[in-house]
Amino acid sequence: MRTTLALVAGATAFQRPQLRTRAPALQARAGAYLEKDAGGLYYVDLQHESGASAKVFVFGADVTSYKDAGGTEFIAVRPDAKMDGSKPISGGLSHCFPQFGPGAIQQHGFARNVDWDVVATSGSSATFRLTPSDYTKDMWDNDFCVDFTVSLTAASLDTKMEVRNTGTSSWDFQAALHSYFDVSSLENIEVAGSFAGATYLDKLLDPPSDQTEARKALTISEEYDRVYKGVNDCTLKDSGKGKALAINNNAGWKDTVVWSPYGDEGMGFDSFLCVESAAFDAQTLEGGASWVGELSLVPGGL
Ligand SMILES: O=P(O)(O)OC[C@H]1O[C@@H](O)[C@H](O)[C@@H](O)[C@@H]1O
Repeated sequence: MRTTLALVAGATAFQRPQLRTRAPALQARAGAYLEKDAGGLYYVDLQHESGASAKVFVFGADVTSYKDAGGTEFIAVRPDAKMDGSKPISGGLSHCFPQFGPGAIQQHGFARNVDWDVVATSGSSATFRLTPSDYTKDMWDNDFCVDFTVSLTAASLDTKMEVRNTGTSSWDFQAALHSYFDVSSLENIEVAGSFAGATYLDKLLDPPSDQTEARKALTISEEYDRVYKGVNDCTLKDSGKGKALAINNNAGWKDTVVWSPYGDEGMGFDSFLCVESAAFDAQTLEGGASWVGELSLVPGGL
C-alpha cells in the first residue's frame, strides 16, 4: 500500500537534533527534523523557538501532534490506530482526498494511504507533496498535485493545502482534514460556532437527511456524524484543560464535520472529538486551476 519515501533535494534543514546540555527552559530548538517513529514510519518533528512543537507523519502527511508553548497537546491519535503503515492513521489532521465519501472510490480517498514527498522545509515549517502513482491512478486517473504546508508560529499551527489540476481536462474532488482533537473528556467540551440555524446532514439517520441546528454551541453526549454546511468558525472549549482552541478555516474549508463514536471504548471515544474542516460539495477544477484550503489552530484561554 505504501509508496517509497522520497526526500527531495532542497529539504536541507533535516538534521538530527544535537544533544544539548543547557537548562530545560533554553532547550527549544527551532527547525524541522526527520525522525523515525517506533512503528517504523518517518515523521517531521517541527520545533518553534517559543517551545511549541508539531509532529507530521510522512505517511498521509498527517499532523498527529500539536503542542503549544506551554506543552498542552491539542491533537489526538486513537488508541486503536495502526502506526506501522498497514492502514491509514486513525488520528491527527488526516487527509480525505479526492473523496470524503461514501462515493465511487474508497471512503476518505487515498491521500492518507500513501507516503507524501517532503519537498521543502524552512524554519519551523515543512511542505509535503502528493502526486499520482500507479496506486492512485488505479482508483482515480487524473493529473494532480497536492501540496500541504504545516507551519508553527509562537501562537498557532497553520496549514495550507493546495490542490492543482496539472492536466488539461477538468475533474471534481472533495477534500477534508479529518481532524481528531484531544479532549480531557467529552463532558468538559463545548463547540462554539455559527451553528444556530445551520443546516446539517445527519449521516446517522436512515436515510441520512438534512436537519436544522437550533443550538448556538454543541455538547456531545451521543454518537455524532454530521456535516454542518457553511459552518467554518468553530472554537473547541475544554473546561478540563482550561483552554480553548480556535479552529479557524481561513480559506476553502467551507463546512465542518463533527464525528464522535460516542460510547466506543475501543476507539477511546472520550479522549477526542473530530471537528473536521471540509469542502463537502464537489469542487470542479479546470486544467491548470487550483484550490486552496487554509486552517489555523489557535490556542487560547476559555
Ligand atoms: O477511522 P477513520 O478512518 O479515521 O474514520 C473515522 C470515521 O470518520 C467518519 O467521517 C465516517 O463517517 C466514519 O464512518 C468513520 O469511521
